[in-house]
Amino acid sequence: MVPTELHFITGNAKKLAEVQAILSTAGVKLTSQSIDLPELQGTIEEITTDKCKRAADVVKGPVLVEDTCLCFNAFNELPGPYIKWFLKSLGVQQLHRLLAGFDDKSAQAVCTFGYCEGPGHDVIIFQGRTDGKIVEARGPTDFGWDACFEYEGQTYAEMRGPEKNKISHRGRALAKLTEWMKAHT
Ligand SMILES: O=P(O)(O)OP(=O)(O)OP(=O)(O)OC[C@H]1O[C@@H](n2cnc3c(O)ncnc32)[C@H](O)[C@@H]1O
Ligand SMILES: [Mg+2]
Repeated sequence: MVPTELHFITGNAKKLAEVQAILSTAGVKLTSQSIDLPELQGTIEEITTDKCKRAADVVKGPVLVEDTCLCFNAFNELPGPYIKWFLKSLGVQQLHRLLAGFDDKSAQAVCTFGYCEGPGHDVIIFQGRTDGKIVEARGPTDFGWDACFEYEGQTYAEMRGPEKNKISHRGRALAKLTEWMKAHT
């Protein structure tokens, strides 16, 4: 059954704020809960599916989770789902140096939502991707790797108001999620 209200499980306040902003324009009601769920290693889809099942087991009801990846094309998609730990160790100011020995600075921001009706149910995946490149940090550094991901001349961090959400990996994934909700009501 397709939900009329979504319960988003995340430990990341900035992520939550973007999801709230995007879904409010789509007229979707959102509740949230901050739980830092353990994350499996594996493909993007496997990680999101496993995370979503864990969330459904903890909450014992319908849940929405999300996993964000930053994939360097020169690294054949890594760091991907492990970007959080690279960012934690290097900081956003140093991240571009990982690609110092490579001509190809292109990257993809990938956002994968998982929805599960409850324990024992299948997980449905909604994914959005945005192509960009890795640059020296520009703009505010208060959200993840926003300052070093450039899209059409601007880093995500330099974008104002709703600009990022219109073209972002997260915005694109949520467009698919809301389409699915509309198509099934
Ligand atoms: O509880 P969850 O939802 O898992 O929140 P998290 O912070 O652990 O997030 P992820 O596991 O998806 O790890 C993604 C990493 O990328 C960062 N991140 C997520 N979305 C981002 C965005 O839109 N722009 C820049 N950095 C982002 C985030 O801060 C993490 O360091
Ligand atoms: Mg996480």
